[in-house]
Amino acid sequence: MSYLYLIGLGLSKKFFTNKALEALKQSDIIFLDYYTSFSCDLTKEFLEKITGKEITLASRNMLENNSNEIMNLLDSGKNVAIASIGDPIIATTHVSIAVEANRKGHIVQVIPGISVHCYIISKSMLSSYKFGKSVTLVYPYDNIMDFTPYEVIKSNRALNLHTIVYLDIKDGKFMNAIEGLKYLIEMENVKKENVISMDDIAIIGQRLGCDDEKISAVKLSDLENAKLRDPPHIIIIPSKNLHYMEVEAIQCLH
Ligand SMILES: C[S@@+](CC[C@H](N)C(=O)[O-])C[C@H]1O[C@@H](n2cnc3c(N)ncnc32)[C@H](O)[C@@H]1O
Repeated sequence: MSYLYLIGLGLSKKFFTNKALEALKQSDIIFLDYYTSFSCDLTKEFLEKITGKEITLASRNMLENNSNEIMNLLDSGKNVAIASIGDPIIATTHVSIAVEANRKGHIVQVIPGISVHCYIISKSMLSSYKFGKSVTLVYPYDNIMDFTPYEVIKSNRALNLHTIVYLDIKDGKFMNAIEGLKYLIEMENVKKENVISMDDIAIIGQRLGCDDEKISAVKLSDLENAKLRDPPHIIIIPSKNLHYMEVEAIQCLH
């Protein structure tokens, strides 16, 4: 019987917890999931320095389609960690590996980390009770656009709820918020269901958790003039009718 740790590293060194360090130190083998998110300073090298252990970068294929290697390590008595930027379960899921390990009699421990999901809700100062389903906006595949984000925003807005939009990471390229918002405007132009309007405000979180983080409220009609920092970025499409306190809170963003 071995331990499988799913460890959340937080968004940056400042948000890396003692509990995460303890679990990394208890692990014989450490995989770093480097494809579902990105941090400005939580790198393989940093983790190797603080743990004194070798860290293996794990690809999507290895974690999602080929868990045999991890199961073999657990079966041979090794404690294994899968470390993720942010939280290991929120908007990143290694649950199938956890379920498989548990079924085989290993002990699964989840170490929560500060997620971009919680971070942007907190920093936006919008009411946490008013967030609906979140969604990932992906790059078109073979020139075909995936309209799921448009549909999710539509359902959330019908209930006067806010939507968190995660942006795609493809072959090491991070979609930025301007590209993302332009895709949403393109979807509106195709669907014409009055879900997105050029008068809408989007909240953009940039490099959250890093020293140069920025949170801005941008009107879609002003998108061309928006100056953003480097990715990673995340977007909130607020509900259509904001509470007056939310309106004032948005004015405090910087
Ligand atoms: C699929 S989510 C993974 C979230 C991660 N499991 C967590 O709990 O933080 C990754 C996406 O969140 C956004 N994101 C992640 N870190 C961010 C950051 N520090 N600042 C802004 N956006 C970020 C980006 O859109 C990125 O593509």
